[in-house]
Amino acid sequence: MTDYIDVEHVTLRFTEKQRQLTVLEDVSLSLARGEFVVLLGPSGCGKSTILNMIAGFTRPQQGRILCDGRAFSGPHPSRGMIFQQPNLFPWLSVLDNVTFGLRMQGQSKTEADKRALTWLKRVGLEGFERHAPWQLSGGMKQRVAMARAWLPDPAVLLLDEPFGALDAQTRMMMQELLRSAWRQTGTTILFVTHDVEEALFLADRILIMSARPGKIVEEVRPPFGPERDIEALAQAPGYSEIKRQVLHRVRTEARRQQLANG
Ligand SMILES: Nc1ncnc2c1ncn2[C@@H]1O[C@H](COP(=O)(O)OP(=O)(O)OP(=O)(O)O)[C@@H](O)[C@H]1O
Repeated sequence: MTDYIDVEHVTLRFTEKQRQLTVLEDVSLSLARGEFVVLLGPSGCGKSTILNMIAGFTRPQQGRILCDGRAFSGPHPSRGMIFQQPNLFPWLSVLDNVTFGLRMQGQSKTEADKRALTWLKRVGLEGFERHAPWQLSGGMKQRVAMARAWLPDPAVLLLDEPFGALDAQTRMMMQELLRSAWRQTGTTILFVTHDVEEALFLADRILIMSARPGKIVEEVRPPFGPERDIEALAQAPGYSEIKRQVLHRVRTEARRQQLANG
């Protein structure tokens, strides 16, 4: 597999109230084309900042980020993002929310609608295209956000705790849906979470981050193969051990982060 995203020796500081906060220090990571990578780490270690840099919203002071071997200077539809909040336009229907980006890029309504209907079916929202966002549950809204993000056929999708606000059952359904959509499309994914079980179910590769200033301190490859069943996974050979190992590392870094926060 060739690398699609390369983050090379990146250091990023924010200045707040005349104080400098080093959020990331000499961070390097790469995403191979078509890979599903999960970034796991304590709150405040800089996970969202990494996504924001790859999306093109924030620039590092040192180091560089390459997409398909080239530097870039801002956001681009080939790098899509899904946030914890679905952020739908309340005055637009489900269908018009999903097609909004494509229409802004100049695609015809007929073509955009056709592609959106395929995606709405794929995320289990067939028949809901004329609904308004307020008529949907939290999980359904996040399905709309997923269809919207995938519609322009991005090469990479960046997901920032997209299921963090959902109840446990809905969350599991969304995890299954995401993995199945990823397997159908082959999109490169970088997914941020605090949740070890979520990381183990979703990832080809887990990158564990240290307390701030964030660095990648460990890489884990869950050895569960491409076909995963969320219920069977907990009984899979090696699952308990790998979960214990990852949990221990994440909790150690979370304690360090708490100490650093004072
Ligand atoms: N625009 C900004 N200006 C100043 N400080 C910022 C800015 N964005 C983020 N930070 C700080 O950078 C640090 C890392 O933030 P970030 O959101 O990347 O962490 P995170 O690991 O995603 O946390 P969480 O898991 O809680 O979402 C935090 O201390 C945050 O307060």
